[in-house]
Amino acid sequence: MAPERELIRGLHNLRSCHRGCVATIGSFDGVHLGHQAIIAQLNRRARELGLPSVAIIFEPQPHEYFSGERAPARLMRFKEKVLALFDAGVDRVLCLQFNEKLRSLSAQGFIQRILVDGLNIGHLVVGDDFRFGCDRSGDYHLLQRVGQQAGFSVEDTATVEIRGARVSSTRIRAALEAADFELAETLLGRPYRITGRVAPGRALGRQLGAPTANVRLQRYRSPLVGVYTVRVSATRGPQLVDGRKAVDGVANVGFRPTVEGAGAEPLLEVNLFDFDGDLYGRELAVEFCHKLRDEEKFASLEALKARIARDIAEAKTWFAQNP
Ligand SMILES: Cc1cc2nc3c(=O)[nH]c(=O)nc-3n(C[C@H](O)[C@H](O)[C@H](O)COP(=O)(O)O)c2cc1C
Ligand SMILES: Nc1ncnc2c1ncn2[C@@H]1O[C@H](COP(=O)(O)OP(=O)(O)O)[C@@H](O)[C@H]1O
Repeated sequence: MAPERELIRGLHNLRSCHRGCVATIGSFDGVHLGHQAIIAQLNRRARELGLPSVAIIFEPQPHEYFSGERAPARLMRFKEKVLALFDAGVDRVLCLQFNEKLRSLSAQGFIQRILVDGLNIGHLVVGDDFRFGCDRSGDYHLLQRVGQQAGFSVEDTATVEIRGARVSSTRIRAALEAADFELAETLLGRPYRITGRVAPGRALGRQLGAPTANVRLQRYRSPLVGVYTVRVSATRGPQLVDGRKAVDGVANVGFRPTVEGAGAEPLLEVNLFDFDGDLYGRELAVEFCHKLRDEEKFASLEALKARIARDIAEAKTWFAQNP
């Protein structure tokens, strides 16, 4: 019997029942086809050994810890990532806070504290370029050497290549920034989407002729900024429109410079076509199809309103041509 899916936040929440497992470690931003190959291998081993599978991830992602504001955009927020890892079949996610204490842990210390004392792993699966520990000093060979003494085995996974290049979060980010949603989907193994709960805004949308369901992107920087055609569905609960899996719409992702000052939080706002219901509190999945334009600062609300009307018309034309 597979154990219940479980998110464990921090080493201090590990219990004796978590000891004994097959693990992998990484950032897993995007849970793309390369990550999915690692997880498939992880789950094969977990079944063979009769142990649960665990993905060890970090928050913030190490990249973000080191680069701060200059860190690259995230493909997924924390919660989206955890759900995608569960979807890919891992039994447990152990999320470690990436801070100075973790950063300064030596590679040996990392293995001892987390893999041995914390999880007592039986087997570890890592990507082909995996590095860890202070100054990235730990690698596959060190893991193998220490594993032999500590009683766990280690294997690495082959690089997944598509269209002549390695699948990577960086490549997907670049595809999204270039609005190449077809390439992003090919590398992710599913369409690129943002999911989240609809929150109240300033109720300006209706005045602008387009009510918008708002999903907060929190502190995360999105790889998308601009106006897009989208397909929207509910991730749980009843369908948005009876008998239809998804509803067409138009979305703005960004900072709304016309109505907000500097430092506004990034927001995803969606106007659903031929829809007139209440979406507050619902969990939406917004799948991006096509970019219409960049976000602009308009001289007046009237100008913004006129432009949004044109966006909606252009989006409808796009959907008519791309059913
Ligand atoms: C299709 C669409 C395009 C938009 N484009 C822009 C834009 O280029 N510049 C901008 O400042 N805001 C843009 N917005 C955001 C509006 O400013 C925002 O929807 C409005 O402030 C409503 O906010 P509210 O949800 O808080 O009521 C756009 C919104 C939509 C739906
Ligand atoms: N066609 C539609 N597209 C998006 N939201 C809609 C639509 N029709 C009604 N709504 C509702 O209106 C809300 C958005 O209205 P809006 O005036 O933009 O207010 P707010 O600023 O609170 O988002 C949505 O959260 C949703 O509940």
